[in-house]
Amino acid sequence: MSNVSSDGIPQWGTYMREIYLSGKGPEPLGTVVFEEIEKKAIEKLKDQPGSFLYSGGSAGTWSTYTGNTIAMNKFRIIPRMLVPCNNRDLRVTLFGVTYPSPLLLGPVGVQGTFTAEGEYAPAKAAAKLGVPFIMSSASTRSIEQVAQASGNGPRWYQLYWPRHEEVTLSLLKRAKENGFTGLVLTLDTMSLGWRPHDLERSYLPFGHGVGTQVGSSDPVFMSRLGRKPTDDIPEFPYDAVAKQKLLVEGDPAAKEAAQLGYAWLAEANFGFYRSWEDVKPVRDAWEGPLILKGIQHVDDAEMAIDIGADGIVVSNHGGRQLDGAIPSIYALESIMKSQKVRAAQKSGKFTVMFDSGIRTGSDIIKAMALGAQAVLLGRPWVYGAALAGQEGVEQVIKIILADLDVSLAQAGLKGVADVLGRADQILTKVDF
Ligand SMILES: Cc1cc2nc3c(=O)[nH]c(=O)nc-3n(C[C@H](O)[C@H](O)[C@H](O)COP(=O)(O)O)c2cc1C
Ligand SMILES: O=C(O)C(=O)c1ccccc1
Repeated sequence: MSNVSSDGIPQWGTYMREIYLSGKGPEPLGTVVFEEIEKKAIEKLKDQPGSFLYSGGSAGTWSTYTGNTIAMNKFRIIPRMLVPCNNRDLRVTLFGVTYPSPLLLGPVGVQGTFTAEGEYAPAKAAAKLGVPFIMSSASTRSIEQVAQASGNGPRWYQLYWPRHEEVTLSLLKRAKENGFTGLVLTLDTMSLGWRPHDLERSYLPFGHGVGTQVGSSDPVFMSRLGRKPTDDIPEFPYDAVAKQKLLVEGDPAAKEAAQLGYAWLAEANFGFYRSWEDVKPVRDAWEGPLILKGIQHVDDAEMAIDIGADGIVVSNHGGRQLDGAIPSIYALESIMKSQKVRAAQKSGKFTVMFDSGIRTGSDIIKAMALGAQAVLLGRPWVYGAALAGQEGVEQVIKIILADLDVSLAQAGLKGVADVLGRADQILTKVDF
């Protein structure tokens, strides 16, 4: 963002002025509305059967997905007038690093199924705007390739927990050497959730070697299979139907891809459940901040503190794992009632983050008022990437941060520091 206030604070809201002045509306997506971006992504991906339903889809009846939004809308902001809130400051400090806003791009797997740019799209967009990018273990690009695309951009690594310690250590070493500063350990995906749309289509990219590139580029994982690491990336567009046909027909290349894919899934522990005890070796192996993602119960938030984690992401995986799970924003509300969590947060030793259902600037205000120091974004930037690669992701980031900036002003809030943990002052709950 080129516009900064005289005291050096980025002014995201100037993006609104830019759009008006351009006379062309918002580019490249042509809209600033999440639902419209989603509709366009559905249209764009319709020649790749199953692709949209994988990236946009949810578990079971989608009750958790829809519940995230319904619950978010129960919270309402009570605006204050005549507050001189010029030059809103959106900056936050997480684990000792100051970022331009409380927004991060959440980890998303198999991006090569919806954009030719794969994980380079969010890595570059995030780097350009100073937003941290969290790279998924199920990426279609290697750790080194993503680091290169991200350049000097802030980046964290999300771990799907390898079965063998030597593989974990290899991944953590690569992540550290390649400038990933935070480690996000996802706890809610020890196996895939019950996803009817993917089941109907037998849509499982890993079975076709898509989303296995962190593994196939790893020397330790590959040597366990008696193979050499490779930098190969999957072709785009990804035709799940054609690949599945080849596989069923016994095509040797398809069979080889499937073997590798299933080996990576097995290594990443899909179908194997861990306990709190197992977190300790990961804690010991990673010097930087360790963040546990997928926390919904207050007791688990407290366990995270006891185990020595530096933070949590209160998340239900955007409704993709347990259908019928509590809306994530209600989980945040209840977790922040814990004295222990509040005290740990206040001491500066424990960071609470939130995701699942963030769509607008007001949603960020609500999550922060309830006590989240930062939020992760999922579907909105995924659709931006599907539609226009890096530029699409950039536009989605600018939309939500401009909306946040403008909405803070509308509410009479001078910046995000004015919001954090002040739900009592700022929010009410409606019952319609
Ligand atoms: C297509 C897709 C793939 C995802 N892959 C991962 C993943 O590999 N690791 C992970 O921890 N979370 C993954 N997530 C969950 C997101 O990190 C995030 O928790 C969720 O999307 C937030 O909800 P939202 O989409 O409503 O913003 C994925 C989400 C989507 C939509
Ligand atoms: O689809 C997902 O939500 C997800 O987390 C995932 C899991 C395994 C591989 C890729 C993505």
